Amino acid sequence: MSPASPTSLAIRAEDLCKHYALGHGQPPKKAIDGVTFRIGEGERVGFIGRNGAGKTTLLQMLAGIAEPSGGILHVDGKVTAIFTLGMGLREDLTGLENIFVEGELMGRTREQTQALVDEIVAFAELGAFIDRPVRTYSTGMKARLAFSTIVHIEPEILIIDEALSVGDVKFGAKATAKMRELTRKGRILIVVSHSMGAIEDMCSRCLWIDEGRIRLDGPPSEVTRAYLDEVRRADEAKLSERFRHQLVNESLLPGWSIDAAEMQSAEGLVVQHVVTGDSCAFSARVRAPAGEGFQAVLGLHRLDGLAVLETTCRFDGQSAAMCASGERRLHLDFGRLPLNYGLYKAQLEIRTDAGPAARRAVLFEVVNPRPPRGGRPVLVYPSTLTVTKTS
Ligand SMILES: Nc1ncnc2c1ncn2[C@@H]1O[C@H](COP(=O)(O)OP(=O)(O)OP(=O)(O)O)[C@@H](O)[C@H]1O
Repeated sequence: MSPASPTSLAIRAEDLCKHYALGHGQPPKKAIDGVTFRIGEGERVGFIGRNGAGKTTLLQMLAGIAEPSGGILHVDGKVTAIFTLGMGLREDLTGLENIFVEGELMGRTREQTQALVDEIVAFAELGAFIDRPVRTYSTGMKARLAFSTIVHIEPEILIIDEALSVGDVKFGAKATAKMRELTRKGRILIVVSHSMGAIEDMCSRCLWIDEGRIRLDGPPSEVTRAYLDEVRRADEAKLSERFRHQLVNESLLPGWSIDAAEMQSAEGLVVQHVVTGDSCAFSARVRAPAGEGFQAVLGLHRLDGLAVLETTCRFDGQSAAMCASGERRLHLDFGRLPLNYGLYKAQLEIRTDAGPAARRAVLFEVVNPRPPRGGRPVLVYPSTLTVTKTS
């Protein structure tokens, strides 16, 4: 089959806007707020961004479902958009009948579709179900039929919104390979996904949409990394706000304080996250009246309150470790910490014969060395833990 002139496929948007009137004298919602880009033949473009960033609105304009409020949009080529895989299927028709209906909708003759039927059915892995009404199919089967039909009929510009959950992992890989094949033939593919892994696997370019604007446009690996960094930073800010009360730094007796506290890697670098099972240490600078001894009690808690360990060291006021200024460095080596993933608090309390003299806590995160690909970071940690190393 040779679809019409795939050589001139292109999408060009200039200062494109979509505003929604909210009524009641409220300013309109700028779902898309002046975006400019060009997508050419053979490009596989992923759109990423937070919920409500404007991805679906942009796709709807490209698909001709939503009317732009301003700017220029030129789409050269026939767009096939899949917003919910399987939605367009006619429930009372069989799978086979649906293939022919879709073929007709995509401008193919019955003969052209007929030539593809065996391939479509085999790809969709539907077996004998192909002759049964679609209403008897599971959601996954409907999605596989819709996807298989559309990609085999070879749309010129294919737009898919979060539709990669077409089946299991094996089918996902097959679907990705098929879409690559399409773009090798010059077709354009546009995908919206919250799965960074899917975007990296499928796309040759990635646009990060943020509050209706293009924040970044470039190679998927770079754009998804920048996006995930930002998601992480925003989560950190939220978390540090939430756990602010945990970050104790108290001086309880005159002349006593903990001037710095940090978690360190085996190499002595300040760290805010520790890979589970790796060596780490707690390091702190304690200011005490010269010549006075104390007890340092270090407690480790998971942030849900679970006590993990408590260890006590005694510092003799007369020992050589005591310097004239009364300042000393404590270094408590945890060795290889067998902690599970999560957020933890290490709190140091300095005790004297007169009672607790100072307290200080740091938060740190134990992370998974091999996080699952895609999506948001599995774990996050508060940004207020930035501490500078002192000599
Ligand atoms: N019909 C509408 N009327 C008013 N506001 C709308 C309408 N459709 C979308 N919006 C708003 O426009 C903004 C962009 O929505 P859109 O659905 O395009 O975001 P998205 O990036 O696709 O989000 P998600 O990842 O959650 O699907 C949101 O703030 C949304 O509330």
